[in-house]
Amino acid sequence: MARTPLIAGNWKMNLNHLEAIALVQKIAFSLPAKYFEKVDVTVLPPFTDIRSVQTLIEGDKLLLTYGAQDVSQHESGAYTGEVSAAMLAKLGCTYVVVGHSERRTLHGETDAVVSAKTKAALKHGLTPIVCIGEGLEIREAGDQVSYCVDQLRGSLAGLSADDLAKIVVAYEPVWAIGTGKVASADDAQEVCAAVRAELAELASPEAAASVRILYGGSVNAKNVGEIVGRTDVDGALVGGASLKADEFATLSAIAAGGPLP
Ligand SMILES: O=C(CO)COP(=O)(O)O
Repeated sequence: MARTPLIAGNWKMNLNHLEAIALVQKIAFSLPAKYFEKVDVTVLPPFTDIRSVQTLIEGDKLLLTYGAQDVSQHESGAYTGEVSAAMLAKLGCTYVVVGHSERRTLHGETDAVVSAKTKAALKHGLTPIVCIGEGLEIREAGDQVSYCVDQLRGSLAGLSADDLAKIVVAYEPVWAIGTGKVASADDAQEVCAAVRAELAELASPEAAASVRILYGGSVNAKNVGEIVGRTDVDGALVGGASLKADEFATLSAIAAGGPLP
């Protein structure tokens, strides 16, 4: 089954709402409509920017989508500081990142929390981008595949086969995030293929064939082509390079198969 590549820009805690508008305008200007037939491009700004990004994208009928970097596992109520899936859905979000390694390590999110967030997102029609990835010690011990498959199983515990068909998975080796150390295309393919095989077990071969599996970690316009060229790598979750309009537009165009804008 042909899978449309997905390029997702995780802005992390960068850019206020005015800067967000400027960046989305520049990306949209650099990527004419024809590219969007071959690649889905989404931006994942901080919560405070989402309303402004929505107004711009809907108002000008831009072909980008947008989403959030996190979501509460809870429906509503006394959860100070949290943002619910219903709120994000109401703002027209398409995607939400769950279980990013920065949330797992800095905020103590367990696989159980990630699976609860994944379910909350799906319940409200959002597409969760479920992140997994090993740290350096596990990579050096050569245990990345079994570690990532275990983390995937834990992060998707309790999801139905139908729900599993609706998710996106992002493989982000922690040692490659923000370090400039990009995994090789072979490294990315190895884990992404194992993820797809596991999804076939958990859901069905058809569901596994339709789910998009992204690579993330120091992706830029120079390395994206080789990485997304691999059979089981269907796009990229991009951090630093998603804050630069020209570079993000260029790497999206490369994922679309070109030509360069
Ligand atoms: O964490 C990432 C995306 O979610 C990757 O970040 P960098 O692209 O900055 O390495």
